[in-house]
Amino acid sequence: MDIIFYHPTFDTHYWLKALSAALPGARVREWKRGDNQPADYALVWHPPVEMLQGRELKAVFALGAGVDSILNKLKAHPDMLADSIPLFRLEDTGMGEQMQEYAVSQVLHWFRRFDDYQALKQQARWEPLADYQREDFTVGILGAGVLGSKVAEALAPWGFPLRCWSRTRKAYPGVESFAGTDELSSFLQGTRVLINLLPNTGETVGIINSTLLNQLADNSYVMNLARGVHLVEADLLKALESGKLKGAMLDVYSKEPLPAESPLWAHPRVAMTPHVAAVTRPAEAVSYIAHTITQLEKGEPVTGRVDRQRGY
Ligand SMILES: NC(=O)C1=CN([C@@H]2O[C@H](COP(=O)(O)OP(=O)(O)OC[C@H]3O[C@@H](n4cnc5c(N)ncnc54)[C@H](OP(=O)(O)O)[C@@H]3O)[C@@H](O)[C@H]2O)C=CC1
Ligand SMILES: O=CC(=O)O
Repeated sequence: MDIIFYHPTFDTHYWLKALSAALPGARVREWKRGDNQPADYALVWHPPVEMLQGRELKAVFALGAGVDSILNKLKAHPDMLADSIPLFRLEDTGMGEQMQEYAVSQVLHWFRRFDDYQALKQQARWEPLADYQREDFTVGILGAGVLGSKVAEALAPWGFPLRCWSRTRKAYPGVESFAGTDELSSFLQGTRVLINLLPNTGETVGIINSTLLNQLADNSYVMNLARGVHLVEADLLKALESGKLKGAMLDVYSKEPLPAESPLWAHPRVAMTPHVAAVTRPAEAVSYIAHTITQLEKGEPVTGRVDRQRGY
């Protein structure tokens, strides 16, 4: 079996070694421009079109959870990957735990008013503030898939009212499920902390805009952990200025790296990280991909296949 690997920034040497160890007998090589030799599987992130074009592959694995960059490239180059070739993505592989850490720590940060105390510290003001109550701190998670469900699971023991919004109805313990466009408004009403973990699809681009933000509870908070294109940054700034929103924690941006001139950098109520909410953990990812390839070779059922029509 031949496997080709391409990632613009990962430690390729590590991956080739780990994949070879996990799949004894497989020939694993780094794909470089001009390599037209046959391959059975391709492992990729932001692949050049010519890496995949015209190949008869058994499957392609995205080296992350989101497949928007591959699907967007496919829109521009429909012949890059035949419809019959399955595309897989990483399901969790350690990203769930990272999202849990990120979301729980930030919800608690807002709940305990550390943002307010930080602002008071800047003014050298000693001023105990009223506690927030859990019942006024409903957390709503947009997207209730692999990562959204993990975040809900980690927040549950903290006692905040929890709700999620997805395409199809969920039955997660202690989480009120809202499904489909018809139930989006009910989901938003009363939501105090909005956490976004949707995939980037035609239906979700720009979803966090003024119309959505205005339906949240007053003094609410937004955490965008999914993709920058979900959030209309100008609308976020407007909602912060109007007082509708109290704060935002952003990991992803409409343009990455975020340009120096973006007003987000200097905004006192916007906290930021540079797209690191959950990174691909190589050991877990290798083990997941090797397991899936082994199952595919045996003709056994696998998970993680992307529905290209649905876009995630
Ligand atoms: N910032 C970072 O570091 C990282 C960001 N990400 C982002 O997180 C995203 C989510 O990952 P993951 O949880 O694994 O993805 P999943 O595919 O497992 O979950 C997606 C969820 O979104 C829901 N959804 C999709 N489209 C709609 C829609 N139109 N209306 C309502 N709900 C919808 C799905 O509903 P249903 O369940 O009904 O299908 C599902 O619950 C990734 O696509 C990626 O962009 C991922 C990793 C790291
Ligand atoms: O943003 C990262 C991903 O894995 O998707």
